[in-house]
Amino acid sequence: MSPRIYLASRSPRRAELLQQIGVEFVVLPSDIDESVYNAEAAADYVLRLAREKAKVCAGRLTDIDMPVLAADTTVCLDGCILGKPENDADAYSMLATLSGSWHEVHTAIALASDRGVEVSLSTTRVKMASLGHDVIAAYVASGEPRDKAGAYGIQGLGGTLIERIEGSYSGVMGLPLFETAVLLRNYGFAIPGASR
Ligand SMILES: Cc1cn([C@H]2C[C@H](O)[C@@H](COP(=O)(O)OP(=O)(O)OP(=O)(O)O)O2)c(=O)[nH]c1=O
Repeated sequence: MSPRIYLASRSPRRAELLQQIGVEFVVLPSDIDESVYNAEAAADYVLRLAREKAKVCAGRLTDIDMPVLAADTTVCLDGCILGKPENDADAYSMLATLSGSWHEVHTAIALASDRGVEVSLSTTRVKMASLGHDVIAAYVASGEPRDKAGAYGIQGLGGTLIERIEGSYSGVMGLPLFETAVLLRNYGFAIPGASR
């Protein structure tokens, strides 16, 4: 069965990554409340949001003729969740906090169909270089941090700020391709690659 799904995401990065593995998709908006619960761990948070995005979008369809894929990404430093910056000052302060240390990027994915919802989590450790004021100010001025968790995009200019990663590049970018292929294959689609 060749892969055709609904993508419950407005993120151009997720669309680009899905295209990369030859999955055809129809985009659905996935507007949900993204507030963090009190004392909620970052991994639990992204899993809850990915599940909710997929379920809400599937629930709006009159006929679930194709499965619905959703994802959620967050950055976590010393247990603190860093979502998308509210403005440029917030982006500056996030980058100053991440500068010179390792942090984690969690991306959860969820696939909702008439058989229920399957979820999977990808966690990657990322080392950001030590950044001086001018570097952070120039990066913030580029506008790239605005719509990205942790105020950077590894796939863009932000790639110049990242020294190392241990984990999944596509997971940091917003859609872990290994885990995505596993869920799609478990559903019954023919996706080439290794199984787990
Ligand atoms: C850390 C990091 C995040 N991001 C992006 C991925 C996500 O789009 C965004 C995190 O926000 P999300 O809330 O996960 O997703 P979204 O609001 O962009 O899209 P949707 O809910 O419609 O699916 O941060 C990058 O593009 N590169 C990076 O290196």
